[in-house]
Amino acid sequence: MSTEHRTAVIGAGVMGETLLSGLVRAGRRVDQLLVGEKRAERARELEERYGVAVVSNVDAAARADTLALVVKPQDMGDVLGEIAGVLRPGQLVVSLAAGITTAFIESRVPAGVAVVRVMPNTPALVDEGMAAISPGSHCSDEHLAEAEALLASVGRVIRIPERQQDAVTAISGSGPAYIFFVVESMIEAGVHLGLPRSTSSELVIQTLVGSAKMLRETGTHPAVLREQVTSPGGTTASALRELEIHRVRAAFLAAMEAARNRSRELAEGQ
Ligand SMILES: NC(=O)C1=CN([C@@H]2O[C@H](COP(=O)(O)OP(=O)(O)OC[C@H]3O[C@@H](n4cnc5c(N)ncnc54)[C@H](OP(=O)(O)O)[C@@H]3O)[C@@H](O)[C@H]2O)C=CC1
Ligand SMILES: O=C(O)[C@@H]1CCC=N1
Repeated sequence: MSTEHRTAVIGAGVMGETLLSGLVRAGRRVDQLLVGEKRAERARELEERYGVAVVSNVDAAARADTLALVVKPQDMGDVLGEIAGVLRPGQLVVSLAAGITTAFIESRVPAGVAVVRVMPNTPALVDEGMAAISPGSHCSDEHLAEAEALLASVGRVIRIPERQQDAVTAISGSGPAYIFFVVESMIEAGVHLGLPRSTSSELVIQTLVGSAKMLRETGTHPAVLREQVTSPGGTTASALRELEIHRVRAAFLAAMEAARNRSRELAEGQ
């Protein structure tokens, strides 16, 4: 990518700021970054925090080579309507919104604008993001590689067919929330069992990090790793029996189906 390549982030909420901060950490020149943000107070905050120029969406779209759209799916139609007039062939639009299809974006932008759909996640804030990217119908290999590089600055990236995006949203997009929910529940359980909250937090967080590292570094199936912890007639077997009685496995399946279905609904509402 040339050093004179401008990237704009439109919609600097939780995910937009996560991406922006990652680009700054990865060494992108701040004079090559633009942010589209409508609230003056938020604009000042971002300018102070990152030293980036916060401009109107139209300005950002006109000046950038790559545009990351990180507004809510429900706002995507309005934002595309606002910027379509200044977009030009050769630009790259990367959408990070759940449910919004590349076909929808392509129908709202001039012909020749390349579109990539991405499902990122918030661990990008600590450069451990997981992003899945899918090209639109007029996207060159160079444009896809450019989108990949954008997301690779904050974690891992895989390429997937767009039809898998709703499922991916349910697994890795929303996934951190399920993990935090489990962590929160285990910490509370520790407190219930009489541990100080700080002790319980430290135990649970290190257990999570250690278990994640084992999964990655050993490549062993999680069921095998779980069996290794489960001594015959021991404590883990007693706990796991309760999780099965409370249908936790079925609850996870139902939860992720609900997330996948919601992603499809967001697509239908576009
Ligand atoms: N949070 C997450 O974990 C993930 C989110 N995503 C996707 O990222 C997108 C944003 O989600 P999230 O960051 O959680 O939501 P937020 O509500 O935190 O961020 C959305 C941002 O867009 C701004 N915005 C709204 N309308 C406009 C506009 N017309 N021009 C410029 N900015 C605008 C909002 O500003 P204001 O508050 O002033 O309205 C807000 O700052 C969604 O599409 C979501 O599907 C994808 C994967 C993970
Ligand atoms: O909850 C949401 O809709 C967004 C998409 C994936 C994670 N957060």
